[in-house]
Amino acid sequence: MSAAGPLLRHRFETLADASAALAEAVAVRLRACIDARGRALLAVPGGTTPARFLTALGEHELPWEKVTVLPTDERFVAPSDPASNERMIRAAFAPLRDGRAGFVSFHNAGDDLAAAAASLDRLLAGLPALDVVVSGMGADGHIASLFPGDERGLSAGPGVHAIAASPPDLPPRLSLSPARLRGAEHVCLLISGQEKDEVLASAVELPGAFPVGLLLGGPQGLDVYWAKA
Ligand SMILES: O=C1O[C@H](COP(=O)(O)O)[C@@H](O)[C@H](O)[C@H]1O
Repeated sequence: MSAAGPLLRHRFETLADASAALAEAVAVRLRACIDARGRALLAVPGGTTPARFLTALGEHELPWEKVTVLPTDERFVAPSDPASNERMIRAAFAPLRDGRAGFVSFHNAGDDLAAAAASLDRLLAGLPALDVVVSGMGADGHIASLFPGDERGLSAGPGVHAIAASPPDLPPRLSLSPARLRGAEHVCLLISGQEKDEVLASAVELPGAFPVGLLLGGPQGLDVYWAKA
């Protein structure tokens, strides 16, 4: 078993500062992947936190045509729905708006959730390991669409790439699996606010208690970008 990598906490006053610093770090990683392998595969979160990071990342000078982006998870809604993560990512990230970067859409997987997850699983199985994962985290400690209490999704084994999730009171979701998230070469977490800071601290104490604990203890470590507000 390989030793756990470091948990590095980068702390900022504002989300703008955290986003700019994370964008710089991710751009450096992507460039190194492109130099080494000629391409890079990047997963980015949805929700409300990452838009500034995505905009800042898109301003970096990179051969974006060698980068493929995918969401860490997607709400099972129409691509035009305001809740769609893809919709937000495309709006915030210039290399996707202008067609330079590639994108793996989770919206093409079909109308039935279980069948869509199976189809997405096959698609992801054909992709190499992710080079960089940027995850968000909800105040309940969920990452991607792996929610507390989703025992099946949280305990999915290494051969599983995509998860169908039906969190209570929310639209169904499609998510990258724990193995896909943890298998990335570099893993970052972008969060803001006191509440999420405390949830992360609890997860460090009790890794099994929160889905975000899945990102702790991997050999690559975890880089946390936290903003006070
Ligand atoms: O539903 C989701 O929530 C998390 C956290 O979102 P935020 O709005 O609290 O930043 C996000 O990382 C995930 O991708 C998204 O689908």
